[in-house]
Amino acid sequence: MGKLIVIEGLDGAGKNTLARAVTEELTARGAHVIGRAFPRYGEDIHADLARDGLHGRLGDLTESVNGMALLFALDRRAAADQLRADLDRADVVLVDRYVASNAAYGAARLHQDADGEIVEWVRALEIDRFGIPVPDEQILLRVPVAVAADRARSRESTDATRARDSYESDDSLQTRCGRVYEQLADRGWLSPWRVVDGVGQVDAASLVAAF
Ligand SMILES: Cc1cn([C@H]2C[C@H](O)[C@@H](COP(=O)(O)O)O2)c(=O)[nH]c1=O
Repeated sequence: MGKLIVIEGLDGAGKNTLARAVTEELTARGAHVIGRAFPRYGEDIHADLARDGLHGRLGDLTESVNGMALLFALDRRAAADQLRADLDRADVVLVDRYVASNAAYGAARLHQDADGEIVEWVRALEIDRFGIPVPDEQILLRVPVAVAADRARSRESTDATRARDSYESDDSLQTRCGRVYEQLADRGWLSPWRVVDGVGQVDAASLVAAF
């Protein structure tokens, strides 16, 4: 049975780059790693609807925090069997964004903290009700909002398919979201967390050594 390891952080934190470095490091050590990412745009109808929502195209549903969170959760529910199969054959399943994204962004949208009702609503829905696998460990890639926003902006300018969505372009939402992530990590929400400084080059070797 492999370990389910999740990378979380703000838009533009560098989760993708970290996932690649961790995968390379683990693979070099002989581990079988499977990489996954949520939302599964282009693969799951709920993920595609969530993207429409993020770009303001779902009207009232875009405005509904629970409605948007439900779409992201349904994407994960549809992936749960695949994730269990991945865990059966890999040493590590490394996931870029997972249940904590829903908790952190939902709470940020509602101006709640990690003790707010949406965080528990997400846990009860995704873990208890949908039976989505619980992570073994979560990594919070911490960067200041200004750094994350700069990175998201430059990604947008070099890649037209990466137009920033309504969450990414809202700096005050990102600030609140960063705070909720810190609280989730402090509380060990769903699993133990590790907080990694994402401003410079992350030392993937020492990160991996502790898995
Ligand atoms: C996976 C996931 C993402 N999100 C948010 C975070 C991002 O701002 C946005 C899209 O994610 P992405 O930019 O990583 O593709 O959706 C949630 O609110 N809940 C979730 O469950």
